[in-house]
Amino acid sequence: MGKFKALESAISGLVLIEPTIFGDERGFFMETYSERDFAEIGIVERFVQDNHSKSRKGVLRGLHFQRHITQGKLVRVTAGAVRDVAVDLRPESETFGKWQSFLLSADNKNMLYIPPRFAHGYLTLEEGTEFQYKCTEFYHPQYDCGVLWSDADLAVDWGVGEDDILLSHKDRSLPRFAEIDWKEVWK
Ligand SMILES: Cc1cn([C@H]2C[C@H](O)[C@@H](COP(=O)(O)OP(=O)(O)O[C@H]3O[C@H](C)C(=O)[C@H](O)[C@H]3O)O2)c(=O)[nH]c1=O
Repeated sequence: MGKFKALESAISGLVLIEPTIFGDERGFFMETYSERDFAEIGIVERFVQDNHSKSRKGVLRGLHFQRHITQGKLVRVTAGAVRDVAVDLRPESETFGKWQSFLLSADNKNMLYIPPRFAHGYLTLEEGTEFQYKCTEFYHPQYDCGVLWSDADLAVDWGVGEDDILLSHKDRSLPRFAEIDWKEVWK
């Protein structure tokens, strides 16, 4: 039995992962990735790049994806908390256009594996939230894409309104779901 437990999600391929936490009077220890133990829960992808971002409370980063050279992501929170959102953008999927949100925090230490051809974003719930993740493909700025966080067709429930969030200029100008050719972007 490996040190990671895969929890159910409503969208195939999207895996919420509960790591084993070893606590003692000093604090805690956890393995955050293991090629062997991840294979046991069906995640065999190779990760080639690690990212780390820190945000103020109320920052919304997303909904992003990399077209053409698609990225899978293994995400977790190491300070604070986020509402993490993944959107299935696989045209052949029965959950195409469907989203699911997860509370990821430094307290619950849960991780989420988001397969390629998903959009990903998160809303920070605490000041100084730190977000770390592994990617299955390198960043290619020319393929950096996204879909508007507030798109009416996706209807993601972020739990906040536009006045309560801090978005980058780039994220404010992302296209709507209906404006994107979802077969073309993955070619
Ligand atoms: C993503 C990325 C960005 N950068 C540079 C490009 C910009 O100069 C700067 C900030 O980039 P950006 O504003 O796109 O960062 P986020 O808004 O956090 O983007 C991420 O947010 C959501 C939640 C994601 O899932 C993606 O990984 C990613 O799109 O870092 C790099 O050098 N390498 C990278 O892999």
